[in-house]
Amino acid sequence: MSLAVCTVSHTPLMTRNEPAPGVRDRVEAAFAEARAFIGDFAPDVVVVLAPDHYNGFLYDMMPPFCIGTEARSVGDYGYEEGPLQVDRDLAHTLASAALAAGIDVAVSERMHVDHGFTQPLTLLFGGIAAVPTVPVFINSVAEPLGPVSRARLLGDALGRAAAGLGRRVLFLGSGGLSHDPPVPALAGATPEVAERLISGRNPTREQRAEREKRVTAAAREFAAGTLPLQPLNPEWDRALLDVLASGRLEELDSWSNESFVEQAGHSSHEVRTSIAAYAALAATGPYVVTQSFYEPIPEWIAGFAVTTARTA
Ligand SMILES: O=C(O)CCC(=O)/C=C/C=C(\O)C(=O)O
Ligand SMILES: [Fe+2]
Repeated sequence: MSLAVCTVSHTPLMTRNEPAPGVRDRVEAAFAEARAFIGDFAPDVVVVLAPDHYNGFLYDMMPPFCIGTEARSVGDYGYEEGPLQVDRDLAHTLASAALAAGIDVAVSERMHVDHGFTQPLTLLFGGIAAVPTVPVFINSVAEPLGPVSRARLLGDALGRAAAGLGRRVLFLGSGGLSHDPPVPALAGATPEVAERLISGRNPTREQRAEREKRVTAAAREFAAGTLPLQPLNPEWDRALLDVLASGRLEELDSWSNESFVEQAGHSSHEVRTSIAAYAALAATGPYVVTQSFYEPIPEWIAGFAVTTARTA
């Protein structure tokens, strides 16, 4: 077994808002089970597939995909700031393989990443630089987005390349299922917000704190039913998890971008990271899902899943 998969939802609200009694314990148990799976698999390197939330990737240059040959966390939502332990050679190898397969990935020699990368690295490995990684950015937030099939094909290309390395590679997908947290959009933005989305890198500590406070407050109101964000959609989430477990990933190609937004909210596009992770594993043959935890958690604005899978 040279490849394995772990996918986890992320939510910056996990450290800010308390969910209903029992939820946090169940989520922590799910992470403990995933850590045990990863411990057994003992990866040599972890390919982290994650989106960004206008911290590292802005509209001054917004690629659909980017592989970091070096990467640094911006330190949002209280997660560690500083360098990840990037396997440069493997990052170059995977970027070349994706390009050779016809997937137009960008490459960054100085990628900036946010909680999308740092939260799963922290919860699963204990720190942002605890394991050798290849960070792969999958745009899931900044419209326009390509079709979902492109994320599947990216995963397929990365999986084929990784399988030939003679190393144990974990594909770690980071991103929620149905959810529509208050992430700003360029369409209809005020000039001030538009400027921030185009080139608002490195906000001041006060600006970042203000933003994080706003998102935290919105989640509390959403959970209390006083803020009409798009509802979570457990039915959609379970259907998606079923497709991932079935191995019939091509079925997702017919899910239009509009249907994601209508049924599961704008940020449901973050499941592109899970689709890519599963496609990487599928590239080496049939697989089995060994863990599939799911709960809708309104206090975190998250259809929240933790899954693991290995070669059958
Ligand atoms: O610029 C902002 O205000 C961004 C808000 C933000 O970062 C929200 C993030 C939410 C998630 O990552 C999520 O629920 O997936
Ligand atoms: Fe997110």
